[in-house]
Amino acid sequence: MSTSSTPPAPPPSNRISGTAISKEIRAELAVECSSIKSTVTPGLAVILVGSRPDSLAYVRMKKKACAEVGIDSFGYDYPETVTQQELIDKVNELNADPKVHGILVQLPLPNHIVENLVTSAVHPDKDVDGLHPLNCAKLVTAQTHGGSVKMNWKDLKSIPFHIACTPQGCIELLDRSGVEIEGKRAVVIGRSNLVGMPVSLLLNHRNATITIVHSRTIDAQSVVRTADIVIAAVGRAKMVKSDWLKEGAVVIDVGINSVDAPDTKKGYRLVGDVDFDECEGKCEKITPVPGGVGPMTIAMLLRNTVNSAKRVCGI
Ligand SMILES: Nc1nc(=O)c2c([nH]1)NC[C@@H]1CN(c3ccc(C(=O)N[C@@H](CCC(=O)O)C(=O)O)cc3)C=[N+]21
Repeated sequence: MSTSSTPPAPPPSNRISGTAISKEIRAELAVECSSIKSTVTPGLAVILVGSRPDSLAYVRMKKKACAEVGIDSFGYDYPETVTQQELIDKVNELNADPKVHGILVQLPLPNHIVENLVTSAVHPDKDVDGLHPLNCAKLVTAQTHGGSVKMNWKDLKSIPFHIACTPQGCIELLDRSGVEIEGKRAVVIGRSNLVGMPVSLLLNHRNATITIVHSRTIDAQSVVRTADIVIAAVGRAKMVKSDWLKEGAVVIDVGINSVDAPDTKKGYRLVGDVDFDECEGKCEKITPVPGGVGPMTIAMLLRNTVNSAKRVCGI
């Protein structure tokens, strides 16, 4: 009898890999781009103001991802001192440019510029960020252009208006990891226009029962404990602890908080809104940071851009 024992198999991972899932989606989009290339090459315009290191890094990642799947990207970089009118003029020019199917204004903008006025200048059909008030409104009312077309919320890429990328990425992570949403109790932590509010609407369209907790909620912890699905989108490092969770909850961590880490090359480390090490053992599934929602945000931006190009061409 052999005494050499094979090492025990590692426990099955309960991590949802946004890195892997976004790769899968980018591969699908590459196939799609190549199948439409005789008709159209999707184009994304990216407006960057100033030189915040995080914005520079995100814009670089977005352009690289575009190149990989076969989307043309056009960069427009402005100094911190650019006027609001100059940006709006550029947006209007891009609205009229047939090579451009998506326009992204990298946020945040400097304080002297009213962000809303710039993002509202983007034509709703080219608003691949899903931030234009018309697209936000359609997410609430689920109406299309004057018609009463039935929406298929199980297939977000079929929805005929642009939905914000990070919320869309959260749902896609759940779907592609086999998590049932219908009938579940979902608690969303945070109520921002960028994530908390739109992701709540999407979960509602998918027939979850939603609760939003926010800074004025009394006893957030006991509300979160009722959740089958938790979406954490507040921007507070490691706020959600394991005793906030019901055993077997599914956790999507949208937070990207940078915390000092003098021992690392960069001097900082990214952590989520969830205390991952503490919570991992208690969850049915959980997304890590980095490698969770972040890469999905970019994948959904690419998908919105491809959809935009296809719609222009009627395909
Ligand atoms: N108009 C606009 N649209 C946006 O979608 C937008 C924006 N402005 N401003 C900033 C935020 C942030 N954002 C991220 C995109 C990708 C990652 C991402 O891929 N993160 C990786 C790694 C990041 C790293 O290592 O630095 C991850 O989480 O694994 C994160 C964050 C898009 N944003």
